Amino acid sequence: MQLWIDPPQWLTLEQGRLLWWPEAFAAEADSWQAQLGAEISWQQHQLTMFGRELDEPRLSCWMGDGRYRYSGKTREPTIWHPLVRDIARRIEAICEQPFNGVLLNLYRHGQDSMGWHADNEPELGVNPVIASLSLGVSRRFVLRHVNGERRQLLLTHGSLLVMAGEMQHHWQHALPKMAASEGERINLTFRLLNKR
Ligand SMILES: O=C(O)CCC(=O)C(=O)O
Ligand SMILES: [Fe+2]
Repeated sequence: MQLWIDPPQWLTLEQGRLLWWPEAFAAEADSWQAQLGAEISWQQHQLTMFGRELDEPRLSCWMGDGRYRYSGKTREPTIWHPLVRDIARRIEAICEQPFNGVLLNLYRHGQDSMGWHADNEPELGVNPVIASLSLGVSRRFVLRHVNGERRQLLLTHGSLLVMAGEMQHHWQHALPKMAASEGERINLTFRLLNKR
């Protein structure tokens, strides 16, 4: 029996703010993972690298009120899944701000990954709040400041990580491959896009 639930904590970073809450959705995580794994229409998208089209090393689904442009591609939204909408409401209450879109990622195994990037698309506004829910196997999340400073977190089942403040201007983040990692991880990153 778990007697102590870790509270949310703000991690102080050079030019950025991170809210880290490992136990945020510990109670719901198993059922959310099972339902989203089965019911989301996971898609294989392509990325352009050196002029060639390659499969992204993960499956994904963009869901929300409008289309999303990133990495030079435009993604049309799928309609809100009722569970994802409920999760969005819960996370909005924690973050005290609305979200109108979510990128869902499915990392099928340790060879799936996401490369270095900042979530700095213009429609996210100047200092976006991006809330990231992790379900499934734990994966390493790495951060690097433009000055070379590095941080890392192990994103565990049911955890919530919120990036805020000036983070996206000064830091990049990535989800590296983990050779020893087996099993699936689902990640939901909630975003607020400006309407055009
Ligand atoms: O899977 C993760 O934790 C990172 C996802 C991410 O950075 C993104 O969707 O922009
Ligand atoms: Fe990101």
